[in-house]
Amino acid sequence: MLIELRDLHFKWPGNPRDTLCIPQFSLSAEEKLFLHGPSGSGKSTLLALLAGIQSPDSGQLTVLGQDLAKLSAPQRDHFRANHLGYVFQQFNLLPYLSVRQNVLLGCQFSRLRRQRATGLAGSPEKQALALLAQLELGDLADRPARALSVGQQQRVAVARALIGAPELLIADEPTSALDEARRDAFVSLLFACAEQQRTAVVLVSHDPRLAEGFDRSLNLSELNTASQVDHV
Ligand SMILES: Nc1ncnc2c1ncn2[C@@H]1O[C@H](COP(=O)(O)OP(=O)(O)OP(=O)(O)O)[C@@H](O)[C@H]1O
Repeated sequence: MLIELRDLHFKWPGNPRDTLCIPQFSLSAEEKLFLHGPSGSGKSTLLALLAGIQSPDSGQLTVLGQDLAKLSAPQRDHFRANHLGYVFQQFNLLPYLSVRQNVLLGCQFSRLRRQRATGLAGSPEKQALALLAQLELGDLADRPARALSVGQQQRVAVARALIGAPELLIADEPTSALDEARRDAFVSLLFACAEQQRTAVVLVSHDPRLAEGFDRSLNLSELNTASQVDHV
């Protein structure tokens, strides 16, 4: 299993109640999981825990057999850099760096990922260009990121998350700024790249139409026994 989670409890500081109580959850290597659920059901919180950005108050969370609670904060940062790619809702590119430099940032803090990129393509630079070509951005490698459209920037964020073949890609609402045709194309390109390098995908979205093509679709409010949904 890539991720194993058991009896997990998590409460944000200042919140009176648990945000997450999850009896059991697991994710297989290379699995593609579509995670949905009402606003406030804890999707982003769960992603932060899976990424080791937050730590559970109790329970067990192992990623690649490593109990994240046993790592210090710097060790968790290193673990994340080695094994995880992240695509945020706002894709957090550095606007004045070129597209290619933004992609290379994905393996800057991980020797392991630079080695894997070299194994796959000859060098990190070459893998950056190969990913950009695969994501239909080959002509834009030397443009500053700020000169790209929203859809193009989102694909650059995917290339940055996937460089060096991390075991897991986490994407939080990556398609919220795209129209329907672009959403579908984005997900197919993301899948093609992830499958090629055997990266598992956990993607959060409100849009149930995206669920097609995933191995599994999971409503977090059915899993989370603490579910306290914001009724808006
Ligand atoms: N940094 C934080 N500090 C305190 N409480 C937080 C923090 N982030 C989220 N919460 C609370 O945790 C609960 C779950 O929020 P979370 O963002 O994980 O839900 P979500 O399912 O991702 O929602 P949405 O679909 O609206 O993005 C909410 O009640 C929210 O107010």
